[in-house]
This record gives sequence, C-alpha cells and structure tokens, in this order.
Amino acid sequence: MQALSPATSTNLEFLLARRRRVNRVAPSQMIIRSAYRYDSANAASSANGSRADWQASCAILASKVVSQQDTEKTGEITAVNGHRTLDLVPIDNLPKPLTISDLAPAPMHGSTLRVAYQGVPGAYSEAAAGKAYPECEAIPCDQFEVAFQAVELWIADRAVLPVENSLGGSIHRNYDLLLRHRLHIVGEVQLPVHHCLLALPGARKEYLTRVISHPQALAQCEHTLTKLGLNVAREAVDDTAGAAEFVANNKLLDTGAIASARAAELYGLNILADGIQDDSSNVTRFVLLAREPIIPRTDRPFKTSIVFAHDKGTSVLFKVLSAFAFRNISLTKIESRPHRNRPIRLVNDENVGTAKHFEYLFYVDFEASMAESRAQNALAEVQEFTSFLRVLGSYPMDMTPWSPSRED
Ligand SMILES: O=C(O)C(=O)C[C@]1(C(=O)O)C=C[C@@H](O)C=C1
Repeated sequence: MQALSPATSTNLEFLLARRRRVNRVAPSQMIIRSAYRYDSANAASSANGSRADWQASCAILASKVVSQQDTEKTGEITAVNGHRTLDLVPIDNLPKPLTISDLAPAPMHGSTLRVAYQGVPGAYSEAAAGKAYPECEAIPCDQFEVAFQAVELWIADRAVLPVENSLGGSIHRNYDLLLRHRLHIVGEVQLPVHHCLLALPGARKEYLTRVISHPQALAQCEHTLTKLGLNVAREAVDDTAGAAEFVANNKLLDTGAIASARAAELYGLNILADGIQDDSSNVTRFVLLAREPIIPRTDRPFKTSIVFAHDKGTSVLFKVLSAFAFRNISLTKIESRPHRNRPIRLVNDENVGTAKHFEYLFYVDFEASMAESRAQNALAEVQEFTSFLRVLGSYPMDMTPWSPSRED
C-alpha cells in the first residue's frame, strides 16, 4: 500500500490545531490519536493555504483499522470473468478483468485517464466511469479490492465505486473498503440504472428456471420479477454484465440475467423485458477515488465525506450531528458499520461489567466544502468528541438533473 507522504503526514491535525487556537479549546480537549507527528516545517508551508495545506486536512488522523487482505471469494460462478468467445458475437477484443495476480507496479503511462471499475464491460460501473470521465480508458477488475489496488499501484488513475442505490440502499462492503484503503474521494456520479431481463436468443420468459445478477440488481428488480411471473431461483453473481456474459458463454437457455442493454449487445443476448427496476427513478451513486485529494473550492456545491468512531456511547453521535446542525450544514448520508477491530465490549453504566455494547464506525456525507470555515469548525468540534476521524474527501457534487432517460 502506498505510504503517506510527509506533506500529508501533517494532516488535519495542523488544520484543526489552527482552528483550536481560534476556538480557544484547550489542547487537552483534543482527542487526537494521530499515527503521524505534527511537523513544523510542513506546517509552515501549509500556513500559506497551499495544496499541502489541503492535503494535510484530508489525510488520516488516526487509523485503528488494519488493512486486511480480503479473503472473500467469488464462489461458484468464477467463469463469469473467463471471457471465452461466444459464437453469437465476437467478444475477443473486450478488455479482460484484472485479477489480484495482475497487480504488479506498472510504468507511467500516457495521458489517457485510466479508471478501474469492478465488473466486466457492460457493467453499470463502467458506464459511471464514462459519465465521470468521458475520454477515459475503463479498466475492468474482478473485485472491488483489485480496483483499489490498481490505483494504489499506479496501474489506474482513478477507481469508480458504487456506494448506494435509491432502491437497494448502501453497498456496505464498499464503505469498509474505503476505510481499509488510503484513497481519497475526488468526485461522485449519480447514474440512472435501467435494468433489462436478458436471455439467449430463442429463450422464453416462461422457461426460465433462474435469474442471475449482482445482488443489488436482484434487489432493485424484486417486485417486477414477481409481477412478470418469474418466481424462480435468484442467484447472486459479481456484477450485472458478468451475469449476462455467464449466460452467453455457457449457452444457458433456462437462465435469465439482469443487466444493461449494452450488456445485451456485447454478449449477444435478447432483451426479454425492458426497464424492470421496481422504480423508474432508480439511481446508483458512485464515488471516484484517487491517490491524491483535490483542492476543495467554494465556487460550486461541494460535498465532504468523513468517517469517525467514538468510545463514549450514543450521546456522542448526537453531539457530532449537532456540530453540523448548528452550522446549517445538511447531511446527505449517514451510515454505520461495525468496528471490526473492536466488535463487542462488555460494559455496564460505569463502563465496566456485563451489558453488551457494540462498537460502530459512522460514515457521514455533508453538503459543504472543506474550504469553508463552517465545515472546518464543524470538524474541529467533531474531533473533540471522537476517538478517530478521517476525511475521506471533499469533492464537487454531481448536480446533473435527474431524467428517466436510459443511460446504460
Ligand atoms: O454490476 C454492476 O453492473 C455494477 O456496476 C454494480 C452495481 C452495484 O454494485 O450496485 C452498480 C449499479 C447497480 O446498482 C447494480 C450493480
């Protein structure tokens, strides 16, 4: 994993130290457990409001989360990413997904921006990469973890990662990965997701015995599938386009795939039903990740994403949220995830004893730029209540007006 540079190592500690002076908060009140020492040389350059200053404010305050090699494996349908040639359409020239074993450091490449995404061509994540960076080269990866590593190892410049869907809710796994890795959120993309039921030419809806897709896509189409009379087995695979590819490669006449119209085209499948998401305004939000943070601005709407933990019970959450409320900063998302390193504690009211107490990390998105003093003040306050705080990124909001037109 890429080490933090000295510039980033001064981190939010410096920025908040400045705010602390302004706010006259005693140093003892700051509960910072920084893995990195305050560095006066860097601080001096940061004081000029430079890029280093911002990088400093984005870096990690204190991480108790150890990077773990994810051992979860795809399971049964590994052939999804096999890319064998299909008789119906030549798909030889599609890029092959990266696997863990492909991840060796690569030489610097040319000027085309490379964007890593999880899935195979035709996946919605590929479309999200194209929406964010229209001229980019989209690099398919077989796992989310690989997409992160592709950026960390300079194989790709950005990774695009789905984090929430208007019907299915949060994609929890990606929240965990955001914390485990050291990449910065530099943008977001909201993508209308228009699902189709795909099958081999000649296959009929009545004869399908199972429908396969990404679990989120299955969840987003649950009611419509039932309405279509498809009370058949539903099986989860790694990504929607991979499901289409699997059906095509294995010539499965009894299996339908939920995926995009583009996936139908790429893998030579027919569209048996179009627009099968349970709500026509189905939207997935993706975040764009990079090795370096961007410099936050105030000339357009920005969002900031943070993650924090505390060890003082639930009243802390109220205090943290009020730090934003008092400054009229709107929260757009709050998500909690178990604190894996400290999953459970046994305490009573005096913090000793028997009651079960689960520990959580909280992810919060709020509508303000880290260039705004109200956001900096809010975070300075949040830091006083929390034992761990990290700014995941401050980035322009996707302000594209929603339209029900298909984007896939
Ligand atoms: O499988 C894909 O096509 C993806 O890009 C993944 C994903 C997801 O993880 O939510 C993205 C958008 C849709 O909501 C369904 C699936």
